[in-house]
Amino acid sequence: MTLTPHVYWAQRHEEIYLRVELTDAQHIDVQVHENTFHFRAQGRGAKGQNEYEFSLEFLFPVKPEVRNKSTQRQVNITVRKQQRGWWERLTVQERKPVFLAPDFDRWLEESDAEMEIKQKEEKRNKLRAARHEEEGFVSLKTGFLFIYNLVQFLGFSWIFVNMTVRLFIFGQDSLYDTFHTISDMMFFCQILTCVEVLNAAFGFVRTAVIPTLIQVVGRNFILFIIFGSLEEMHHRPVVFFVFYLWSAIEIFRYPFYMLACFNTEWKTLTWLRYTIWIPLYPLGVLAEAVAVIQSIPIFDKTQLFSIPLPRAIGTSVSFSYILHVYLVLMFLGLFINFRHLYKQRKRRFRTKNKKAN
Ligand SMILES: CCCCCCCCCCCCC[C@@H](O)CC(=O)SCCNC(=O)CCNC(=O)[C@H](O)C(C)(C)COP(=O)(O)OP(=O)(O)OC[C@H]1O[C@@H](n2cnc3c(N)ncnc32)[C@H](O)[C@@H]1OP(=O)(O)O
Repeated sequence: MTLTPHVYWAQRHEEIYLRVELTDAQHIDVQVHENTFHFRAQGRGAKGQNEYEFSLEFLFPVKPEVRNKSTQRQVNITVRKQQRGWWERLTVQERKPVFLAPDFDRWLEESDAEMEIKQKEEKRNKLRAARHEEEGFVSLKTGFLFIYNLVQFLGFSWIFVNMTVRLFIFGQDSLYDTFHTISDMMFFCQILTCVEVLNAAFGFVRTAVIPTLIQVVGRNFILFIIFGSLEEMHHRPVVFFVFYLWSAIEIFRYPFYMLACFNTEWKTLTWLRYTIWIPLYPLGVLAEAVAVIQSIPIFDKTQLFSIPLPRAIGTSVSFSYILHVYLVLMFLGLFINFRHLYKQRKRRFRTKNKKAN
């Protein structure tokens, strides 16, 4: 004899939910055609372990595709209505079958169901608006970063090309007037690099703040304090070496970032960005250290930036003492940034290798 399970139902404007009270249901067979629905399965119901089945003649036609999900305690079935709307009852027959009852866990009156739809719609709209806002922010950020990188690339390329051409034309003589020909552009580009510290601090780019700060403060110290404030330094060849080494890395770094803005890369450029700092960074720090050492006697002589002490002591502390401390800091900075760049290089090539495998 076939038995009928307890069935609970509820509806929304687009769906019918049926909950069949069968434990450990197996061999579930659900058939739907127009408005007829048939269910058969084996499981433990009110009459123990058995085969259970039931049929329903829905009030209106439903879609043939049916979703059913069986849990340890019940089988949940979702049937989609052919036409959206609220049914006054589930079946064609006005008298409801005895095995059928409302599912009060999911039961909603029509007005509540409409409210639910409205709430879902509002939630969807809010999510859509948030996504639009986020997309707008991302494209604004990408545009900003791209323009920033482009400006820096153009600036440093101008510096690098100009110095190279002058070196070829004027030979050694070009080493002595680098400051006069290049410094304006270098001031512009280096002031602009402060943006990189803000980018890192506000999480605009995935990079650490300290290495960026060391880089920006380190270079600007050399540019503005050592070269900018001492006319005696302007004609020294060391300016050429410092500027050339700085710009040599940037003509690869900024185009690399420009491509990164669009999640693109050019393998050779990536390799250059993450490799040529290995010789350039120590050479750059060495050139900067030479500049600092050359400036010490000038600061001692001119007493520029010397710190006056109280009258009782009667003298002042020369800026050159600070420069001695700075020389130590430079090598500490070199160590921190070298380690940072080494990690970035390893991370970059490890992720790439993983992607390739
Ligand atoms: C606290 C104050 C202390 C003061 C101490 C003073 C001590 C001074 C010592 C100073 C020594 C400095 C010497 C130096 O001046 C000498 C030279 O420069 S010589 C020339 C050679 N130099 C170099 O090679 C260094 C070049 N500079 C850099 O590489 C960076 O400035 C550095 C911060 C060092 C490292 O860069 P970063 O951490 O950003 O690494 P990544 O390039 O791998 O970037 C990480 C991810 O962020 C994305 N990103 C970064 N910036 C941008 C951008 N502008 N636009 C778009 N995207 C960007 C990048 O794509 C990476 O993304 P992903 O992770 O997805 O790959």
